[in-house]
Amino acid sequence: MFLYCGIACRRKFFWCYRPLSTYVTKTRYLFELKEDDDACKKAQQTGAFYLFHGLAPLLQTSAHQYLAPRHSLLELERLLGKFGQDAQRIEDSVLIGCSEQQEAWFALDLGLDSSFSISASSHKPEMETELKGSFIELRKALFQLNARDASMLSTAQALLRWHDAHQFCSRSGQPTKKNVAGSKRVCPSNNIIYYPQMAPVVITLVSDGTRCLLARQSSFPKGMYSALAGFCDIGESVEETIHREVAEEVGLEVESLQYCASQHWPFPSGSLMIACHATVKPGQTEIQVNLRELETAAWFSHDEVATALKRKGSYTQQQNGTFPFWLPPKLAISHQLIKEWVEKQTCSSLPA
Ligand SMILES: NC(=O)C1=CN([C@@H]2O[C@H](COP(=O)(O)OP(=O)(O)OC[C@H]3O[C@@H](n4cnc5c(N)ncnc54)[C@H](O)[C@@H]3O)[C@@H](O)[C@H]2O)C=CC1
Ligand SMILES: [Mg+2]
Repeated sequence: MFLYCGIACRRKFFWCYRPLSTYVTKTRYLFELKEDDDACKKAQQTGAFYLFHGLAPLLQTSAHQYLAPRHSLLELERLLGKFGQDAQRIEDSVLIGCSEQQEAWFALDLGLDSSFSISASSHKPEMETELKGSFIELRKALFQLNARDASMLSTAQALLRWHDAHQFCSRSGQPTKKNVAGSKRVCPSNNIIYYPQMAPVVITLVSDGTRCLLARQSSFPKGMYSALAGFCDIGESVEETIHREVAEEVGLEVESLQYCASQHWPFPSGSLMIACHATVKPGQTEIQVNLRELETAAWFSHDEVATALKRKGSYTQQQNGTFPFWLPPKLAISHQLIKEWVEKQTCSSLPA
């Protein structure tokens, strides 16, 4: 879809016309909805709503996958009416995206209520029956969602959680008020604006040239190893966090690093995962695991990692009581980081 739009050209300040791509049109539309409360309210009339209860998304099962249904405003009003809730609850919804046809998408938590009414949290089983789905913890469902639903629900959950936790101004103690889109909250008594926050986290795959270093925390599912991860401390650059985390967790000094990709991650409460490859000097590879942070860490060969990446299915205990070595699923950025390392190693070992 191409639209023609006036664009003010900086130097001569005349209007020129060029087609805007669907992506640009969509981005500008979302920007307008965040800035203009009336436009956003209007967009709710034709929009669609993802539903949550106590931060668990409403999901339906289809062929071993979960699907996230969307509901129209009319359907939502009918549902709220049926369970004795005020249609004003819709004001608690947050904008999370839109379709290419500019259908705005919102998320609403039926179990969290900005007016702290407990009536909102009852009726969960009845709502599930009515909605022909279940409210399932995102941690349990994330890897059985398609990439788009996973991304939408992750964004929605992080934003709903942020609003729930920022109901009051930390300076005046007064209730804060969200804008219609939910892109900010304002304290009416002092006009302080609060914006949703996320925590930057680095995730680093350390290599010594032929092997890569993987670790596990005791909270990980049995047998699963991942790259080293850590929150950025205040005042640190991404590079400094990587050097510190690798030193802190496995006692090694990083020699060089290279950016790979980034990902929004909804856990523990909305992180920006920044994934990098790092190398250590070949002679300096002796790991000293920090047991306060990790259960264990070890070097793995290319073949071991390549085999684990191909492994599919569930990971049941073996006869000797151990669990097979496996890696995070595709949707996690650690998977992408490890896969990229395996591919690079494969290319560099090919004869020239
Ligand atoms: N998407 C992916 O592929 C992966 C994501 N992760 C995520 O990375 C996150 C960080 O990894 P960890 O090794 O646990 O970090 P970490 O090595 O920094 O240790 C966690 C500790 O850092 C402290 N901390 C500092 N700032 C924090 C903040 N803003 N929020 C929470 N705790 C903070 C707490 O004491 C916490 O116990 C995990 O929560 C996990 O969700 C981890 C591995 C893979
Ligand atoms: Mg860590």
